[in-house]
Amino acid sequence: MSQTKHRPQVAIICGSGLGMLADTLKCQDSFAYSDIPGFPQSTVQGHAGRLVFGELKGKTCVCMQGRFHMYEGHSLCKTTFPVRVFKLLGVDTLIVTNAAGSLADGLQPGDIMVIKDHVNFPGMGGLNPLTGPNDDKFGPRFPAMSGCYDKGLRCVAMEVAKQLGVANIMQEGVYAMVGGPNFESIAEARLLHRLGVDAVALFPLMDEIII
Ligand SMILES: O=P(O)(O)O[C@@H]1C[C@H](O)[C@@H](CO)O1
Ligand code: HPA
Repeated sequence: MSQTKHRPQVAIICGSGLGMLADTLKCQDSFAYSDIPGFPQSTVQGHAGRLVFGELKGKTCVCMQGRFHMYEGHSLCKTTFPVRVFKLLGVDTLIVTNAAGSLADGLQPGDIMVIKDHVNFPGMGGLNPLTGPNDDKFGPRFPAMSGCYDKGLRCVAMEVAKQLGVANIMQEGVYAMVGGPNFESIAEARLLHRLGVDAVALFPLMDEIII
């Protein structure tokens, strides 16, 4: 942290095709993941692999231009390592974005879903970034997931969507994570839909479990 004066309050993880958000930060300090000790390398198209510090609408932020997925061969310890770093830097708000597949009738390509809850299939099978000795710096041994997606921030997101005139393409929903890298079969998509899942993606949501 000697190479940037920024001390972020907000961390934003930019998923596939969303990395351009980081380019809008003012007074940027940008670092390649390859130059950051402990950071894996992004191998997925659309994931630039840069950590960008700067100001966004008056807030000091740090943006990940690209993330790490277990399907790339990274351990969950590695994929969630940046979130632990953000926590130690004093970040108190994490915004996670990623591409996903829609299972809900009203959720069309290009729409935005604000996650209100998740189904962590890999986690239910024991694949969890919190496995192993608990480090109390990051939270309790048995963290509740009931408050994982802050209601206040969700309300802000929906309100801003109204102000920007894009409320018609935004809705809340339940998200499921699967392992990938293959997409779901038709039968799997039908099963997830029957279970009340609105969108599905390949693994990204382990970050919320950490912070
Ligand atoms: O993290 P991103 O936005 O890439 O998440 C999903 C999962 C895969 O990486 C990709 C598949 O299209 O999008
Ligand atoms: N399924 C799973 N993950 C995805 C999809 C999908 O259809 N689209 C983007 N990520």
